[in-house]
Amino acid sequence: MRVAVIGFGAIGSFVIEHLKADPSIELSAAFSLPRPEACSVPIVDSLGALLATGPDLVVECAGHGSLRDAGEAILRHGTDLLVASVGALADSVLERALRQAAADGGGRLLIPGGALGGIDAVSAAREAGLDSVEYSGRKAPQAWKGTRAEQLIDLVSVTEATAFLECDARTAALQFPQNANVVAALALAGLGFEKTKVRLIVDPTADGNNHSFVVRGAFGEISASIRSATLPSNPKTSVLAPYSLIQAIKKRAGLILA
Ligand SMILES: NC(=O)C1=CN([C@@H]2O[C@H](COP(=O)(O)OP(=O)(O)OC[C@H]3O[C@@H](n4cnc5c(N)ncnc54)[C@H](OP(=O)(O)O)[C@@H]3O)[C@@H](O)[C@H]2O)C=CC1
Ligand SMILES: O=C([O-])CC(=O)C(=O)O
Repeated sequence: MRVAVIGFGAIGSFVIEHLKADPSIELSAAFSLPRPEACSVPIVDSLGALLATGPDLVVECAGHGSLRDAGEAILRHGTDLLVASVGALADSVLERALRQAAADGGGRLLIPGGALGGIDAVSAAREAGLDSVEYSGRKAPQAWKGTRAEQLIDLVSVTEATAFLECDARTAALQFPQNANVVAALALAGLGFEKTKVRLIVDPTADGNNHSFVVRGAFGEISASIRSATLPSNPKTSVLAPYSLIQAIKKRAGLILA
């Protein structure tokens, strides 16, 4: 299977490094702004050049803006697209455009759990009917640096775990494009953007990134909690996030079934 990657930051470089030695996967090209100095995969300068390498799958790991810029063209081209920046779909205009492009072009929009595990159980439970979905994200102050959290709480003087935002999943995903993509994945698997309740927490004692959720419905209750180490090059991003993409790529290539 030929795979092309958009983005060469913490996730993109990790995915490329992990997959480059896998003989069943050919990394056809990488496109990144800014252009990386060194990459083990051929670097291209445009989306057109990326698609010209004939990938079976494009993996986006470059942020909400990149999905807005490139998503529709990839799906209309008939190429499958695996997205890290799931939160961009909280923009309902973009979500509609991508769904339409997939329907017209034949490319499939693939949404991984990312840093959040267990959403396969949520989407299974959805078939039985869900009553409520509540999510909490707890990260260290450095993970919230440079985000809207700085306008909501003083990250420097906080001494204990403190919730600084309670809102619906749409608001969280749009306001925190680098930290709340998992919320969008949960919303899409479960009760949707409006009915998924979100609490964001800064915790100076946090050991890694912590995600937990409780889902209730006719089936019973799911309660999940994940603590992931962060990527050295980006303290906002869990190590589990690139591994989730790697697993989805291998599944798509037929290398693993579960
Ligand atoms: N689903 C999930 O669980 C998670 C999803 N994410 C999503 O994945 C994205 C990437 O995460 P991460 O690798 O940690 O972030 P990084 O900031 O480390 O890397 C993103 C890279 O993409 C580059 N870039 C920005 N815009 C474009 C564009 N239009 N086209 C190509 N490249 C571009 C950035 O350049 P520059 O630095 O110059 O902007 C940067 O090098 C996040 O922005 C977030 O949306 C992240 C964590 C978890
Ligand atoms: O990597 C994580 O812990 C989750 C994250 O940043 C996101 O969902 O955007």
